[in-house]
This record gives sequence, structure tokens and C-alpha cells, in this order.
Amino acid sequence: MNDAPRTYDVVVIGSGPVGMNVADRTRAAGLSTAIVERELVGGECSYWACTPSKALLRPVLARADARRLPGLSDAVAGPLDAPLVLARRDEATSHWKDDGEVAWLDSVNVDVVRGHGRLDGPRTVTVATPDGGSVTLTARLAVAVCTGTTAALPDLPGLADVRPWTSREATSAKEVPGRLVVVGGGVVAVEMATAWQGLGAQVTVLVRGSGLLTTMEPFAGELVADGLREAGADVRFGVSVVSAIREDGQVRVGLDDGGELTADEILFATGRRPHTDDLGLETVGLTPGDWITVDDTLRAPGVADGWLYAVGDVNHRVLLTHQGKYQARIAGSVIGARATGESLDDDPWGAHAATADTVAVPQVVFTDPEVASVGLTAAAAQREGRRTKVVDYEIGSVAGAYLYGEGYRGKARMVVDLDRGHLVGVTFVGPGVSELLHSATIAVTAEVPLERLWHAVPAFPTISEVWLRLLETYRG
Ligand SMILES: Cc1cc2nc3c(=O)[nH]c(=O)nc-3n(C[C@H](O)[C@H](O)[C@H](O)COP(=O)(O)OP(=O)(O)OC[C@H]3O[C@@H](n4cnc5c(N)ncnc54)[C@H](O)[C@@H]3O)c2cc1C
Ligand SMILES: NC(=O)c1ccc[n+]([C@@H]2O[C@H](COP(=O)([O-])OP(=O)(O)OC[C@H]3O[C@@H](n4cnc5c(N)ncnc54)[C@H](O)[C@@H]3O)[C@@H](O)[C@H]2O)c1
Repeated sequence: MNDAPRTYDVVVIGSGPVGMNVADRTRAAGLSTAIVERELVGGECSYWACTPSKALLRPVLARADARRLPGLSDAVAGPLDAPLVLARRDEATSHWKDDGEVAWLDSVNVDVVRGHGRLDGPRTVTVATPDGGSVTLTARLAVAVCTGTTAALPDLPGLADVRPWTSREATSAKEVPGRLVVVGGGVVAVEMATAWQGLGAQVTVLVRGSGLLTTMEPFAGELVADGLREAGADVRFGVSVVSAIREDGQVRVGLDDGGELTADEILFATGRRPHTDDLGLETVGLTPGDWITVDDTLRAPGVADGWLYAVGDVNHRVLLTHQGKYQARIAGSVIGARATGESLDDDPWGAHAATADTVAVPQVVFTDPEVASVGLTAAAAQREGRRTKVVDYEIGSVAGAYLYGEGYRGKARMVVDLDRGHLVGVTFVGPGVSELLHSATIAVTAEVPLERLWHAVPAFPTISEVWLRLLETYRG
């Protein structure tokens, strides 16, 4: 059935974490807002990405930590209870039901319109509803595209017949495969290899390049590769998949070095592409299938009259939930300010500029060891032409790390901009380092002078004492 056209101040397409936060902020600015969702309110992150992956990983990492403690290690020597781990993952995803998220949107007075949204010229969104009808939504002020991404698969002949895993199956599988091949060396690959190896699968990771996590400090990928191997995974570098065939329930994988592997499942963790191919981008002068480029106020400069915003993964600035939600907060206040004619504070670090996207992005990789980083790597700072000093410290030498677990292995690096006198990048790798990260994010974002950081005393005996050791090493 075709509903009568409806008009709102703001229409948001896509109700992942980012779309929901844009809608929340535009409502907080007093603007009427509708949000369009074709699957589950809460998006990829809640059901097939962040939440289920971390629910699978948490027992694996907790067991790894426990196994490093004499007196406790024997108690956790056995396998994980995989059905219970999967059941907790199912709880964490609300069994792939979105009532809770819908109720929250309702509580902030955002109207949810179910169906596939498409732009249909300026300020207009047509929604193909599940009953086969359509509804037209008109936006007085702004449309925010928050449609996220899907897995990008390589162009291998007959791949669809293999029914490969993508991140969706890797996070929602109902049982542990006997043998799992993981293709890729990025974050999804290493986290899912860690999870499924920990849950009892025999995992083989195939990396076409020479390292893991190549956008991070090199020691991050090296220590994660060591950790995966110690957990029993086979990690191979410089190898590409040239064929995959499913026969008798098994997958035969052909490699470019002439080798072959047989597995029960194959996961392609080979990056993402934007949900923009069927979004009506051509009706507003943009190209279907492309990422939507935006400025620091999250507005698409390629669209006349400045009514189109793209927020979160779909703009390709940073593919992380927390960073997309940061963009959402900025975009919401930008739309609110433009609605009232208020002038924008869009200079770097202003209220209306997503400055942190380019200088201070925090990320945690939930592997054993964990990786936590923010800002620039040493190599990236050098590429930017900064005069830097790079300080490294073995985290295992800190009393808190020794107490955390026997044989603690980990490394910290801080990158100091010598001309500006503050940190531009920090990386920690080691068990339990994820909760250290926000201290580094504050130091980088607030550009805390190193002389002042010297007065930030870490508590004894925590792993945070690595901050003191890094600063002592820097001062000499
Ligand atoms: C396995 C995995 C683990 C991850 N773990 C983490 C993590 O631990 N931490 C972290 O920060 N990030 C993590 N990420 C990244 C994170 O999932 C994304 O950055 C985040 O989901 C982006 O949010 P979004 O709202 O932009 O898009 P999405 O979450 O993808 O949501 C987009 C929504 O738009 C809807 N949609 C799309 N097109 C239309 C349309 N035409 N009409 C209507 N609705 C539409 C979709 O159905 C979806 O609900 C992970 C990613 C993966 C794959
Ligand atoms: N904990 C977290 O914060 C977290 C967890 C998972 C995902 N994410 C985010 O989700 C995004 C997607 O992650 P991802 O790991 O899918 O992508 P990615 O871009 O990080 O890594 C893709 C990997 O696949 C390889 N690859 C690409 N095409 C290939 C091909 N044809 N054959 C073989 N290898 C190929 C690349 O070399 C790379 O190693 C990332 O931006 C990441 O930040 C974050």
C-alpha cells in the first residue's frame, strides 16, 4: 500500500549506531526526524559485527589471561564450552531482534519507517516498504545517509556456490567449524581467527601481503601473528587464493603457490564496500556504488544546496562505530545550527568539525595480545614530514604487567612531535591494554604538553605505569 507523503525536518537512511545517533541529536536540536531501516534497527554493529564478535572473543581472551596465572591455569586448561559461549553471543545480539532499539528510538520521538530507502531527487526519500508498497518522505532541512557497508568479496569464479563466510556468518554461526580458512590480514581476519581458534576450530590464516594489521605499528601485527600461532593457528604470508570449490560439504581452496587446502568453511575478511549501489545516488548527481565524500561538517559538497549529509562507514573517513557516533554527534549539531541560522564553529576542534577523524582515532583490536592505538604511527608521522622522536618500551618490564600474568609480552610506543611538544600517536600491544587506550586518546586529542604529562602519575602496580617508563625513556 502506498502511504501519503510525509514531511520531516530530517530524514535519516540507515539505523545502525550512526544513524540512530544522528537522529537522536537532531531530535535533541528540536527537529522532527524519521529514520529508515530495511533490516534490523541497530545495524551491522549490533547484530553481525562489534557486539557478537566481542561476545565470542571475551571468553577466549579471559581464558588466555587465566592460563598465564599459576594457581588458576590448571582450572582453565580444558576447552571452552562452545555452546554456552554461542548462547551468550545470541543474548548479546538480542537473538537478532530489534525491539529494544526500536523502543529507544521511540523514547526519543524518532519515527521508524521500515523498508529500503532510496534518494529520489533533492530532499526526497522513497521507501519500498515490506508489504510491497512505498512511502515518500520529504526533508525540509537535511537527509543523512548512514547506510554503512557490506563485505567486499574477491572476484573468484564460482565463489557464490562455495557459500563462503563473510563477517556476517563469522559472527552469527551456530556451531564451531572443524577447519576454518580465513582470508585477509586486517582486523576482521585476526579477531575472527582468534575467536574460532579459541572455540576449537583449526584455523588457517592466508595473508597475501607480508604482515597483519599493516596500517598499525609493525610490532602490532608481529605480536598478533605470534599469538595466533601459539594458540595453534597456521598463519601464512605471501599467499593468495586462486580457486575455491565446495564438494561434499567441504571447501577445496587452491593457492597461488600451487598448494591446496581443505576446510569446512572459508571466511573472506577482505574489506568492505559501501551500501550505496541501490540508493538513488544518481538522482542527486552522485555515482552509485561509490563512497560518499564529505567535508568536516559531514556534508556532501558534491550536492547542490547542501542538504545531503553522509555519516559513519558510508563516508569512508573511519570504519569504526565510536568514530561514526562521534561524526553523528557533530552532524546532528551542524544540522541543528544550520536550521537556526547559527554560524558554524567549523575550525579544527570546533563544535561543528569532526577533527578527531584525521588526527586522533582510537582503535582496539581484541586479539591475544590486544592492540590499542590512537593517532599516527611513527611511519605516518614521518610521511607527514613531522620532526618526531619515537619511544618504545617493553610492557613486560612494568610491575603491573608481571602481576597481570606470567611471561607477559607486550610493547608500547609513543610518537612525540618535537616541534609541538606533545604526543601525536600511541600504540600499546599486550594482554589487557585495551583499557589503557583512553588515557592516550586524551593525551593526543588535548595535545597535553609532555612537561605536564610528567605530572600525570600512574597508579602502582598497574600496567599504566608504562606511561611513566615511556616518559622517563624520552627524558633520558
Ligand atoms: C566483524 C566486525 C567487527 C567489528 N568490530 C568493531 C568493533 O569492535 N569496534 C568498532 O568500533 N567497530 C567495529 N566494526 C566496524 C563497525 O561495525 C562499523 O564501523 C559500524 O557498524 C558502522 O556503523 P554505521 O551505522 O555507519 O553502519 P551499519 O552498522 O552498517 O548500519 C547501516 C544500516 O543501514 C541500513 N541500510 C543500508 N542501506 C539501506 C537502505 N537503502 N535503506 C534502509 N536502510 C539501509 C542497514 O540495514 C544497516 O542497518 C566491526 C566490523 C565488523 C565487520
Ligand atoms: N575491533 C575493531 O575495531 C574492529 C573489528 C573488526 C572490524 N573493524 C573495522 O571494520 C573494517 C573492515 O575490516 P576488514 O578486516 O574487513 O578490512 P581491512 O581493510 O581492515 O582488511 C582487509 C584485509 O584483506 C586483504 N585483502 C583485500 N582484498 C583481498 C583479496 N582479494 N585477497 C586477499 N586478501 C585481500 C587486505 O590486504 C587486508 O589485509 C576495518 O576498517 C576495521 O577497522 C574494526
